[in-house]
Amino acid sequence: MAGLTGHPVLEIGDKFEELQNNIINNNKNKEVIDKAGLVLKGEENSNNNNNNQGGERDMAPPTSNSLHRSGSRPQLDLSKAAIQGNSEERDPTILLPNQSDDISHFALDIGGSLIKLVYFSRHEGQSIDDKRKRTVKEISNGSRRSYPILGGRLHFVKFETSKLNECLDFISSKQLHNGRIDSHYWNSESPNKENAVIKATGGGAYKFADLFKERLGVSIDKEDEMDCLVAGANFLLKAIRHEAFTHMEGHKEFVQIDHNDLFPYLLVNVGSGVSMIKVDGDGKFQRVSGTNVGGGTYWGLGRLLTKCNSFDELLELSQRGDNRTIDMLVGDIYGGMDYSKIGLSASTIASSFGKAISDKKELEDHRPEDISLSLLRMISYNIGQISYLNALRFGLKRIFFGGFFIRGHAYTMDTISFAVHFWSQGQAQAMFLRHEGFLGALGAFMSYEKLGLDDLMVHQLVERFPMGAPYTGGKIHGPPLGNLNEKISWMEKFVLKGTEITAPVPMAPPGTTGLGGFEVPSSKGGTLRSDASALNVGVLHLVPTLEVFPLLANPKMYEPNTIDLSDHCELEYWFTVLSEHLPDLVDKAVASEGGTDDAKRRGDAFARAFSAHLARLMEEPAAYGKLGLANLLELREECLREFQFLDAYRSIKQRENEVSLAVLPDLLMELDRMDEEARLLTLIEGVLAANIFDWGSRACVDLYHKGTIIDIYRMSRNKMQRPWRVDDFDLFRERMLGSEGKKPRPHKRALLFVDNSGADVVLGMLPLARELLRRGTEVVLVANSLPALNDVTAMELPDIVAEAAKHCDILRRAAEAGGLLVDAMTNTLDGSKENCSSVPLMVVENGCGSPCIDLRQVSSELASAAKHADLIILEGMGRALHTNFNARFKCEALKLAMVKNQRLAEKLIKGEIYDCVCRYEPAS
Ligand SMILES: Nc1ncnc2c1ncn2[C@@H]1O[C@H](COP(=O)(O)OP(=O)(O)O)[C@@H](O)[C@H]1O
Ligand SMILES: CC(C)(COP(=O)(O)O)[C@@H](O)C(=O)NCCC(=O)O
Ligand SMILES: [Mn+2]
Repeated sequence: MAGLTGHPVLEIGDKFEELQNNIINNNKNKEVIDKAGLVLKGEENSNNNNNNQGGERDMAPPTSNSLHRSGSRPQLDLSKAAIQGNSEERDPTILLPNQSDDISHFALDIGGSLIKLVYFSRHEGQSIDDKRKRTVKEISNGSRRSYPILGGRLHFVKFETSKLNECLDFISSKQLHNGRIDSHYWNSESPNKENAVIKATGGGAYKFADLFKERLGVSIDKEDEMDCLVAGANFLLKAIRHEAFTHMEGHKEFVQIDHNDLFPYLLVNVGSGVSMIKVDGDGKFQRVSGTNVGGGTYWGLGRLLTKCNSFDELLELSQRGDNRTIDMLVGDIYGGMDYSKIGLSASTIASSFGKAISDKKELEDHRPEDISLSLLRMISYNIGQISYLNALRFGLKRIFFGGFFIRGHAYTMDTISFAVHFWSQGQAQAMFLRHEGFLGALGAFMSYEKLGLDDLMVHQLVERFPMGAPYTGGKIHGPPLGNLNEKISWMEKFVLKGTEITAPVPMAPPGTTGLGGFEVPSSKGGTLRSDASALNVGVLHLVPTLEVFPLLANPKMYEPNTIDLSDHCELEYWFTVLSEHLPDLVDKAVASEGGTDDAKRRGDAFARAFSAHLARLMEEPAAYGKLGLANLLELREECLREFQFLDAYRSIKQRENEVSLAVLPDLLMELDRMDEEARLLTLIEGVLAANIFDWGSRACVDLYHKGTIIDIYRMSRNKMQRPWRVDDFDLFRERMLGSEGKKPRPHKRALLFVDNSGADVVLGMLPLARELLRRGTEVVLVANSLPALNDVTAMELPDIVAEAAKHCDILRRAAEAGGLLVDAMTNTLDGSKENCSSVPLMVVENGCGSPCIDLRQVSSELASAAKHADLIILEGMGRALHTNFNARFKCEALKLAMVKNQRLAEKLIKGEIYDCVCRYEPAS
């Protein structure tokens, strides 16, 4: 081990080198080079060629994209329910033999202008060979929880009422009225078809009831429109974290609604007409006012005056309008002066369309743009003003605006906000809802009895923004194109047409004069956002199994993201990082699927889709809710899954696992030769050094292309000199080993949030886990439910642990005690199975498919494991820095990461790239 001055882990480096040389010198073993992945250069090729090697399947079983972020609680049929297995268990599995897998529901709100449809779809489940699930023993008190709950999603779709047939076609093509949505049921007859009843609200529920019976054979169960609006609004305000927002002078800000302080409020639904409802509680409300000057007025009058063909076209015109040519302003009357005594600026509209009387102009002499803007301002302002007066009547401070007239349109919202703010002198606040037009339909949907939807909590809902819908080309769309081929074809078609798939042009914030006046919107002359993207409504995944991580010190104050992307500079930087990383990611993704033409096509579509998301968010960062870096990183993973890249780094992970496992025994031997204190330091160093194997970091990927694993590992070790940039190691050592001869009690249970595959988990975290086990601490390895970059998943870990356990008694016994090794360990070192008293090593999934973790939404398995834990170790940049760096826990926490990004290093720890963080925090 020449020249490696006694630093134990560097000897491992030699071992690597030795292995590598042996292999390289031996032509017969050429294949092994590829398989073991010792040479990282040119790895795309080996990746391509090697994608489907058997070993890969062993190490990384195929995973499903629909594994965990799904699930729902539709009506359950509990008849003939029986406990499976041991009924003495605390939470035994319950079999529901009569529970149909494909219950689906949908509800309609058929308004004067638009039909809104909300439907539930079951997650298309796949059976997965999850060894962990079969073998792991229960974490809490020997019992294993079970959730006989189905996965599901809520979709939001709208159609023009005048095109009712499109809506009927949509329903029958999806077989929604038969309670079935899976394609293989398309032609099957539902037993209940004759008696099928669907919930609907809005006037069309009455008007079109016969047509529904005739065309679909279903009866309509009519729900009261006001009941539905209120139920929908209350649900959204309670269950969706980023539902309500303010919009003032072009600035959008999400409002955190306190569930206990929601009522009373004024709900203003601006549809064709306008309803104003004072809401005092669930089902407690009164319609206090309304106005017939609403969305229908704008669209109807606008169409007559401008000859526009669509609502969007009319709205788009307004963006280029100048209403001063047609509105009579205060300045027109006062000779260019303000009427400041009563607070009116010269630019305040004194009389909408007032100039048309004195002018000799005919309709044709006016620009349609100006007419549209004047009309929009007139109606929005009027609605804002009447709403305020009603809020004043009842002493209400908060006004929520819904209905599709709003259409997420910045200028409309600004005008309404302005009116409310101006007349209330800042006392009342206008807020808008992201699901603006779907309140009634959602309420109708919720009126299905025992659906369980209203029991769902914020943490059980995950909103996703799949691609497809924005590219269907029409103004009103169905949900995102379900069929992947269909989706890709659309994208290709657009590309062929030379239409760039970028987000539509932003609307510049309008300026105000400060007085009552309101300048024209500064126009960029662009088109309005395509309808679907302007909706800002995603697909709502209902996941009843998600829970708030119980060890968060203050869940209400918890904010996972460290990086605030509302800072535009920050946003631009991270967008560039992600865009630049895209080609490399696509290469890996395509290679992971065998590099076929189909994979290339999907890769291309993925790149376009993700770029479109980025462009969209760059324009309007709050389009999908409050945006943090973690959301962006998760969006990328979701987008990969959408294009069926289930594990882009599969072969890289497998190769790095193999290489690392090959040298693990030597590392363990070296560690065992050390005294406790040196060992603890070496272990922490080992975790930090091995965290460099991160395929999500641009800098690291560049490194991998320049050198072998050993080069990188060595470089990384050399950087390990203490003090680290954040260095609480002495505190941690004292807690672990004590001082002045006093031995502290060991931790009862440690949760180790692991990060990357390969060296990171095998040479970093596993040896640390082993040390804890040796000290009598139970260890729970917490890993991703779904793949993200090169992160190790909970499903892959048992095999890795089994492999490691072949060379280590401590790991073997602990893994056996934790139920990780049932059949895998027949050939152990000494074949002995006598020791079952060992503390267990377990694996749980975290409920995420992202390199970051939002501890407000973790798997129930993790939540249950956490109940007995007194130490949390968060590892890696995603889990310990981008998110959770500032999180406080009820138990001790150790945050370990290497900072693999220069800007983050400067910003977060005032340091340099490759600096390390070892932050130890006692229980708060
Ligand atoms: N694509 C569209 N087609 C027609 N109207 C639209 C469209 N997008 C937004 N709107 C506006 O939304 C209004 C309808 O809002 P909505 O909440 O659906 O009410 P309703 O239930 O009365 O149909 C229309 O009158 C129009 O002002
Ligand atoms: C995605 C990551 C958080 C993963 O890091 P890890 O958690 O594996 O340490 C990280 O690679 C990252 O922030 N990458 C983007 C920054 C960059 O390329 O520099
Ligand atoms: Mn990672």
